[in-house]
Amino acid sequence: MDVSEGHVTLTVPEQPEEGVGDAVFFNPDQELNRDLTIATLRAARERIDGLETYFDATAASGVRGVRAAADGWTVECCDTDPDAVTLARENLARNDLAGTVHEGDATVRLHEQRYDIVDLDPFGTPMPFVDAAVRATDGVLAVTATDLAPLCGAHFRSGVRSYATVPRNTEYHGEMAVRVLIGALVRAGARYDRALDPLFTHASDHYVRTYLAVGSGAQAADAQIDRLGYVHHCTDCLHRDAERDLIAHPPADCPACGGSIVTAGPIWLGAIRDREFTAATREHVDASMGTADRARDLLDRIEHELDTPTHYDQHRLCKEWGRSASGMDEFLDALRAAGYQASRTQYGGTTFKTDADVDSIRAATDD
Ligand SMILES: C[S@@+](CC[C@H](N)C(=O)[O-])C[C@H]1O[C@@H](n2cnc3c(N)ncnc32)[C@H](O)[C@@H]1O
Repeated sequence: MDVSEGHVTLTVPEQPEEGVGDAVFFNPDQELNRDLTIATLRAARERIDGLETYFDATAASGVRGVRAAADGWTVECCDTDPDAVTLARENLARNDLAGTVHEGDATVRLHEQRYDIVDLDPFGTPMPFVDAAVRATDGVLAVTATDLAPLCGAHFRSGVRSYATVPRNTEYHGEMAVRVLIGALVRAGARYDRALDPLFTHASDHYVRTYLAVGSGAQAADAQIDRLGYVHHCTDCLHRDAERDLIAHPPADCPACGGSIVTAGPIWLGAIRDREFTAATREHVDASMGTADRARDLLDRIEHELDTPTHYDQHRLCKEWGRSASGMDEFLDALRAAGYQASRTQYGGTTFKTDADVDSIRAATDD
């Protein structure tokens, strides 16, 4: 069947209704991810001089590479599946676009060739590709992870294995996934004296997508490592503390209620996006994009999100306190009136970030 995205039209196979079949993969639900990729690449080209080459490491139908080529990038695609390679070549040709499509393992290619942008969009965890990828670019590394259950600690052992950290299954699971993934990428970069710094990150539907500027030097890598640390989370009253350190020092009991503490980490505690870059990316969303409205709303929300490493859900807190919930604007205004910072988040309509602790939130919003 034919699919049009941005300025290109591609042939993609009908997908199996359930599970993974033999057809070359194409997920129409990831159009938002792909639209944001194009907008982010445009913002990156503005931010970093001399970016030209784009490597679509796990290309499938080639949709990312084809869209990037249509946007002026010098594109190489790669896939281990010969049918995907044939289809990606056909899709480039169909749109009169130049581009090379390699058949084989992307990690081999990444050990041989450098690119300004490396895009990893595999099935599940991207970690098997990451060591090769961070060494192959000093531009931008773009990464999708679809294994949310391991990342957020719901599949604990799998998360520990893939990301060499301790993820915890909390009510801020989307943000846990974001911070586990960025933390693992930053540590992978640091092994090669590379400093990975998030330009833009979103958790949408059932995946996390992050774009990281890749800098070089041991000191710069150390500075990123210093933004890792731990979250100590009370399973009783939902109090949490973030601790920026190489070693965790969890309290024996919750300092707020004396309840039980679980610790997640090391995870990324820094900002998950660069505000100016995110605003610039929004300006590069255009009318050719099928998800333009959703993309702009998301970018706006993420630009203004506070940088606290966890968030709350108003409904969850109100349930805990035996109180009925109020409108989000009213709730956030009450926090601000009490002198705290407060913002909505990308993780859900009733979620918010604040520098107030749980007791202070309760006091500030109790009417
Ligand atoms: C999730 S699909 C890619 C989707 C595509 N990026 C898109 O936006 O529609 C993952 C692809 O990675 C390919 N793949 C798996 N292992 C690979 C490897 N080691 N090197 C290159 N491609 C690989 C698979 O054959 C599959 O086509």
